[in-house]
Amino acid sequence: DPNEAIREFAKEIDVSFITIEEVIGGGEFGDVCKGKFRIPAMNIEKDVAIKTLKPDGGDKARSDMLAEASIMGQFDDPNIVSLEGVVTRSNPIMIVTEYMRNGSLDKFLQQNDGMFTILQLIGMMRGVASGMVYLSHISFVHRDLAARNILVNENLVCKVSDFGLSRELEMDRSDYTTKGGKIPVRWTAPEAISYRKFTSASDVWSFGVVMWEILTYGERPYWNWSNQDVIKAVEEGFRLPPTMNYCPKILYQLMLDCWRVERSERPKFIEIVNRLDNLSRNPYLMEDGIALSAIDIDPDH
Ligand SMILES: NC(=O)c1cccc(Nc2nccc(Nc3c(Cl)ccc4c3OCO4)n2)c1
Repeated sequence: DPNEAIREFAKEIDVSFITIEEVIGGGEFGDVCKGKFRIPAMNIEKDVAIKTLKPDGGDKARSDMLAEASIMGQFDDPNIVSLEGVVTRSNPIMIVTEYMRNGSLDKFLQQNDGMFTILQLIGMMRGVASGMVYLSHISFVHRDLAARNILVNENLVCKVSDFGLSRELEMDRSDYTTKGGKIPVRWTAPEAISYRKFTSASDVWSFGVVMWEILTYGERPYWNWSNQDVIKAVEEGFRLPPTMNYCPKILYQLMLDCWRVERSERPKFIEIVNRLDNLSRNPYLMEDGIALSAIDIDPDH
């Protein structure tokens, strides 16, 4: 029962402690705003993000929002967007979280094309992977890991977000098929598309696509191909190509490992974190790169 879960996992905030300053995003069911959360006991005020549900949002939208908050309230990791609490005893109901100043990773990269060093990009990947180590460790499968669902704070720290059951319609609907529910085809492992086998290994596949999104500064995976063409191409062994004009071979191999057909052969998130840390400590390992044309690595060997 979402009402019971919300009481167990989310602190009720008195709306008088919340000040909404500006709308920063919006979906069909409500807005995301920037605001302040005043904590009288500590005489402090902190920047927060506030998701509101339109008063006429309906019961399902309300229970979905409460479910999202109770899911977030169960997590405690530096790379998962943290919940401050909820406002449920007045309208509109609200989810209040830490404020991620740079917004969603896909838009942030698109707005800062070419601006970061490879080590900064690896740091972003590492943050996402670290959040996913935590989620996979508690056996929570995200099912929609994508740059649009990663948020970035003022220190370039990337955190996993969007635990909404109902996908926010502000996203591009074409990212999700209608066949058998809303599956983000370009980010989803073949076994999850074919027979809905969603596991942490299918989240690893999605993470490989997030790596590609980061290295391309937010390019659309598989460009303007149709969802059906993506499914067919991947089934036939096609994989997203090396990025930039000179992609470190060792990074591209990590992406290919995330996209292995046999999910048991994909790296676990802890291995991904270790491999990214190794690259950050030994940048010379990235001197051997692939020119965009020479795609000579078989994804399964
Ligand atoms: N266009 C934008 O949404 C935006 C722009 C700039 C900064 C942020 N920042 C930002 N920071 C934290 C959270 C969110 N969005 C969000 C999510 Cl994803 C789920 C639940 C929830 C949220 O806020 C309160 O409750 N956003 C969001």
